[in-house]
Amino acid sequence: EMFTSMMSLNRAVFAERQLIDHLQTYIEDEVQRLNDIKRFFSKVSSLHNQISNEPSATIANPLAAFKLVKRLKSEWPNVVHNIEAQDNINTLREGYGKMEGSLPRLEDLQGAAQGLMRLQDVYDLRIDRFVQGLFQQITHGSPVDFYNPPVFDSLSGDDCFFVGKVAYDLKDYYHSVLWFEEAVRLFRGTEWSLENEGSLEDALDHLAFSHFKTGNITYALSLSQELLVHDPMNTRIHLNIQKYEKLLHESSTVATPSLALKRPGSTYLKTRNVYEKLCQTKGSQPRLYENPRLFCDYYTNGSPGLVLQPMKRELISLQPYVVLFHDFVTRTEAQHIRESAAPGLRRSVVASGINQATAEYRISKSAWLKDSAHEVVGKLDRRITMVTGLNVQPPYGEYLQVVNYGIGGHYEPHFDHATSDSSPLYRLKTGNRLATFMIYLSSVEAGGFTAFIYSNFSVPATENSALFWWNLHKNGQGNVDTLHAGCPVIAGDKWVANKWVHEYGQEFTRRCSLNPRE
Ligand SMILES: O=C(O)CCC(=O)C(=O)O
Ligand SMILES: [Fe+2]
Repeated sequence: EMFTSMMSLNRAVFAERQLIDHLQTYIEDEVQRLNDIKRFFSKVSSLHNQISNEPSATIANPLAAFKLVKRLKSEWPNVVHNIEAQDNINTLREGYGKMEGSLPRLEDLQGAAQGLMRLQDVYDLRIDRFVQGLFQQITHGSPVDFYNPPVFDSLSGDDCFFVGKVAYDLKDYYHSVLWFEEAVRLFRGTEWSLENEGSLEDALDHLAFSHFKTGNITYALSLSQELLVHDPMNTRIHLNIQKYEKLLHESSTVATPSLALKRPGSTYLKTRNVYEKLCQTKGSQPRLYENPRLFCDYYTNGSPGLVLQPMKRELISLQPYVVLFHDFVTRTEAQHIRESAAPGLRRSVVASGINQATAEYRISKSAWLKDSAHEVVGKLDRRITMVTGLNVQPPYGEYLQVVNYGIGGHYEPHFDHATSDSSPLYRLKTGNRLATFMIYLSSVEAGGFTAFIYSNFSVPATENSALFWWNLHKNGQGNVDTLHAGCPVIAGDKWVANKWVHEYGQEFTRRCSLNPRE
């Protein structure tokens, strides 16, 4: 899987470079072949210029006569039945075939398309601007740049058609209408090219059907009529037109339903609005300035190891208790962790019943790092213990989980702790996940904040810092205020590392309580 992590996408760049080399060889061979054909053409046509003046005189020469017969019986067939073209294309196809393993699969393309739609939704981007390469939102009625990419790019009609098709195949007609509309608009102004998947007719056809599915029959009808101009013999379109006319005729007597397009529902519908707002705030936390009980300090936690160089602590929230430790790791340490994790990155999973499974709501790749992976891993364990006082040795702490996000990669609102007794998180037999210590191993160009939904704040991914919070109350109950999410990454390579600390093994450092309110 390629789209789920930036690491894998980087490899795709190298794969395409190799393909370019193959195509270049092909073009050179084909140019050579065509040049040869052109040479034969010039030879024969210039001969005929001479012959046409004096045909019988020319043929009277036995050499010329022989050559005419030979050309027709031997040279022409050799040219006409030449298989070099086939050989050349076969070589190109073989080269491509050998690389298939390192090329994206259909799931990658679909996943990448869904990533774009996720950015469109969560950041409320204007689709017409988005396909032009502008990341704009409408704020107070006027467009505002949400992000300015340093390297500009935009989408073609066929790119939009593909995204629309992914939505369409998922029966998500809200997005398919929007993307096919862009595709139609862009296809109208351009010639079809060889590499395209769709055409103007395809886009009109799919757009008409998407409109029909969302209840906009009038529009479906007029698009189908336009389509008929391009493809007058298409019986399916004739039938559709009849159907739409019939439906319109019938519905003129009943009330027309509301035609406002609605986004397809998600499992997190209840928190979606807050989540998206928090992702859009660019990580601002107004409460920080409003609440005098929030502060920054140099923190030693009474650890001798921190006396000479205390940790820079920023208290972000009291309820739940969330702190950010600035410069928790060095740049080099973060790099070592990323590099150690890279070869083992696999699609991230989530708890699903008693098992783990991949899910749309968590798009990233991750790897578990043991102490033995790199000396820095153990060093970080000891540093986490110094700053939190917690025992993080397995099985009281899980191995370090390193996560890398890809196109629109995200982790929708979730709890880190188990919320059901059958959760796979209990397999360590050391209780629930008491605390999360999450290190930002990279900065992110745009997007990718960590949002706390019920507490109403979001934290930008601050390179080398670490976010810490308690998932459980002192009485062992899960703290619902810790519901949090990783916002979709708009641009950049987001890496985080999670250290999850369990309940057992902390008996002397985190006081338990029987008080149901504690
Ligand atoms: O990436 C983030 O900001 C949050 C990640 C997270 O919550 C997790 O991995 O459990
Ligand atoms: Fe989490």
